[in-house]
Amino acid sequence: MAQSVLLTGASGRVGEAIVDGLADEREYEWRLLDRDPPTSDRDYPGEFVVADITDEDAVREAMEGIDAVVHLAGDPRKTAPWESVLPNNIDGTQTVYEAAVDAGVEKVAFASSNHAVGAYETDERTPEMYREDDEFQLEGDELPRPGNLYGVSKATGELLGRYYHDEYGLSVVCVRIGNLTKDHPPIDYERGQAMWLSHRDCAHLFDRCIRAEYGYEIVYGISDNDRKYYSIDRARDVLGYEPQDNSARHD
Ligand SMILES: NC(=O)C1=CN([C@@H]2O[C@H](COP(=O)(O)OP(=O)(O)OC[C@H]3O[C@@H](n4cnc5c(N)ncnc54)[C@H](O)[C@@H]3O)[C@@H](O)[C@H]2O)C=CC1
Ligand SMILES: O=C1O[C@H](COP(=O)(O)O)[C@@H](O)[C@H](O)[C@H]1O
Repeated sequence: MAQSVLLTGASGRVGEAIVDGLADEREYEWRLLDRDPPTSDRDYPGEFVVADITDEDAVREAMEGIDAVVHLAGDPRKTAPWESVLPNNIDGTQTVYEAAVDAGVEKVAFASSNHAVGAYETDERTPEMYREDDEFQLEGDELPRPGNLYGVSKATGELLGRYYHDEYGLSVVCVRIGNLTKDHPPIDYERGQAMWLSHRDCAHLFDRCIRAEYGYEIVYGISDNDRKYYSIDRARDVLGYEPQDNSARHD
């Protein structure tokens, strides 16, 4: 039977990668949500709900009949001020989890970020940790260590997921996405190359988040880059993630 999937933040870059990559997946019935209306230059599978995730009634309505949620909506700027991350990334995410539980949703995949752990990139470790011969690696079970308020908001989204899993049994996977760049890895940016996530690996990873069985997980969302300081072992083991791209071997 088809799974009903609510994708928040569908108009954005990560949403585009997922929608374009999985649009032909016949096992999914999509409900796309964004506060920005759909644009004519893109094809969207399923229905499109124009709503703000800070609007509790609208989120509850969008959640009806949904099996799984991919929650991307939020302010993605690493310079985002508290005035924005508080409503959009923290309050909005809490509203999504709460509505998901009340609607009987099985699982939520939450778009967390490398910036939830950005402060591990200390002056002593960088730039060496961005290079292939360095051994420093984050696994996903380390404490959050944000380097900005945006990162704080993402770490808070992870913690909210922990709560909604422990208290209500909601399956939650928090994907600490690296650097999603379309068509090619970031250019002249060692850090970005080490945490590149290609569009096709992004779509595949969130496909696995919808299909796999898990309780509460934090995984890193990057391609299989030769240079990497985030482990993808947990994503492989728990989700069955099998990335195909590698920033060091991109033509
Ligand atoms: N692009 C990347 O490399 C990374 C993205 N992320 C996370 O992935 C998610 C998506 O990021 P992008 O697609 O890059 O950003 P984006 O800005 O391209 O897309 C975000 C979408 O969310 C919508 N949105 C924002 N606040 C909303 C609200 N209150 N209600 C409804 N819709 C709202 C926006 O209209 C936009 O279409 C974000 O949560 C971001 O923090 C995390 C790490 C890396
Ligand atoms: O969380 C995010 O991370 C990516 C990559 O970070 P950056 O420090 O290499 O720019 C960023 O592009 C994206 O906007 C942000 O949401």
